[in-house]
Amino acid sequence: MGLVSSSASSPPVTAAGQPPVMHLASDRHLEASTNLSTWAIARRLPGTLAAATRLGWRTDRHAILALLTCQTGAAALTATALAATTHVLTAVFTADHIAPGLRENLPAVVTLALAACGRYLLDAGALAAAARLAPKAVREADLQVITAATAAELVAYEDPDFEDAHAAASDGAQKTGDLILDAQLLTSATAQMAAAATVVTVLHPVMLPLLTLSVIPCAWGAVHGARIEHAAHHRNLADSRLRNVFRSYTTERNTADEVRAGTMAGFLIRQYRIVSGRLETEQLKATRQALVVQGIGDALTAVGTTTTWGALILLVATGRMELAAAGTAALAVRTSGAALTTTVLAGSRLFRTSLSLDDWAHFLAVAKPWTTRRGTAAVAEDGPHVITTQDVTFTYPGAERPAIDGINLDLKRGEVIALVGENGAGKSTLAKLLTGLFLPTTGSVKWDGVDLAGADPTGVLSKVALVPQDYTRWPLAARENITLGQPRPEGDAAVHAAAASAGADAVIANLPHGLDTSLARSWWGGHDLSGGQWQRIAVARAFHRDAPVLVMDEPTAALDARAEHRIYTRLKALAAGRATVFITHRLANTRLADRIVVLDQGRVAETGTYAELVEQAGSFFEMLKLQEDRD
Ligand SMILES: Nc1ncnc2c1ncn2[C@@H]1O[C@H](COP(=O)(O)OP(=O)(O)OP(=O)(O)O)[C@@H](O)[C@H]1O
Repeated sequence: MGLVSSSASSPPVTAAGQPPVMHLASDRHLEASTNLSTWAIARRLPGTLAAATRLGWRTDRHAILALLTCQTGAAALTATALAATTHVLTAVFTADHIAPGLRENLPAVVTLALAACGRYLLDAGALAAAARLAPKAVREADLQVITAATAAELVAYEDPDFEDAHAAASDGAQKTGDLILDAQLLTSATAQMAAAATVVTVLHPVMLPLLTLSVIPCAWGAVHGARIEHAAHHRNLADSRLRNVFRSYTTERNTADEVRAGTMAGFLIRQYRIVSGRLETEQLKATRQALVVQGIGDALTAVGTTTTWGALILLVATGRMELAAAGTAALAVRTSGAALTTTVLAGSRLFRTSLSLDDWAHFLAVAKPWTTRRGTAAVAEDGPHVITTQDVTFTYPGAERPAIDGINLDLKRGEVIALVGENGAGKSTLAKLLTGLFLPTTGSVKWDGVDLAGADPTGVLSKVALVPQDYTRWPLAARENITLGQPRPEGDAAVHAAAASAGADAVIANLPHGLDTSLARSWWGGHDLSGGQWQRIAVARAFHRDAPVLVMDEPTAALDARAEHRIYTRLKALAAGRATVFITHRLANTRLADRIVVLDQGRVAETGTYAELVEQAGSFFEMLKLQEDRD
């Protein structure tokens, strides 16, 4: 997600001489918010319910069956209780004495009591099943997002649409629990409503239309209110995310030193206030509009309800309905009226949740074409003898110029290649192409003649050990930080050997619990390392992997001279039997390479041994002289 300055369509906020605050660029949500019609809301609900049921079925069949059974049972018992009520009320109002009347209708009384108790029990059962299902559904939905994200090609992360959809989907997955609970509420209310409505219709046909008419304004108000608020929520999505970005950059540990040293807190807090102000204004406007709409709906509903009660009284007064039946009708009107209102409110909530579920489904659709589908061609178990690039170009998604432009190279097993060049020359990108992390836009990368575009990606990547430029400080124990959760058969002996080669043995020796020490620095018991110590761990990680293709992107940038010397000394020994590539800006280190490749704007500018490039006195020699003069 890129950050851009204010666009012409949204005027910049210039409070008291402050620079305009940034807006987030992409926002498909804004478009979505303007396209929400009430009809769209109504049409969406059945599909959403079906999606919730499918997700529930995949997650916990027993719970979803229990949920459906309890809800059907509760609806049947509601109808039974209402029917029994007629009998009981008839007994009460028509008998000379209430007690004998009740005794004569004992089965109806017992049925009424049992049905009422049973309904409450089944409602509770349905709620329990939904509560059991909801967290599992969240987990399942989130796992689908995680699975889709990890199955995608690495280059997908360079595509802003993928990243944007991914962020929205993560929020959407968290809402699936609400979806299950809202769906339970909706189906429960609908079932109750249907049961009560049937009884009302049997008692007098005019009652149901009256009742329905009285609830329509309430439904209209609730749905329109939800629509207004959801549209505002969508309009605010970009600003909400921007505010979160300001918040985390202002308070997180990674930036805490720069915030203080750069005395940036005031500036950042002002930005936070400006974005918050925008959010609050938008939200307040929407809340006012929604309240007006809902107020109108509620007022009309009050009129409708009064009319319904009036009609009931009129029916009794004119002798068109018996007093006993009127008692049941009164109960049924109340039951179905309340159920109708709950149905409407649950429906509007479900609609809101369904939009979040849309974000979730949208990401799964966006991620699909990015899914790694390369082929099944196998590469040699012991790694490639030769890696060949043929006219390789690579352009990042959305970029205008290629980062790699027509590269032809051979890298043989046992050979060490140093990639050098100015910032942005394309070194890291080429390293990712050689290892199959990226596929070329045009041209090919082949391992022993096998095009990586058609090779089994797991087979390829299992033969690669990579120290990326921005290595990860995993919040795991020191051991897992080196094994990456994949210990070798030799166990800790291999970990210690890799650590020694990378100069990380001293780091581990100083940890309070050795390899068991947690390096999750923000947690109690977690131990922090210095930048250079972390880099030694990252190099040890690559050495431990013992893979036939070793790629190290500026592996010693944070290391002291002794540690750097140690790594490059070990590298020569480790390179035997491997294809090794390292990227460095310290050109003196390239002496140990068998070949140096100098990149310039994505092209090979020079290539040769250290001595040859010095002899040529080209750009490599020029950079070398600049460094030597500086040192
Ligand atoms: N995600 C991206 N989207 C668009 N362009 C990118 C992206 N990542 C890198 N680039 C561009 O690709 C080019 C090559 O980047 P690369 O990271 O490979 O350079 P490098 O030689 O490793 O640089 P450095 O020495 O600074 O690490 C640069 O011009 C960079 O701006």
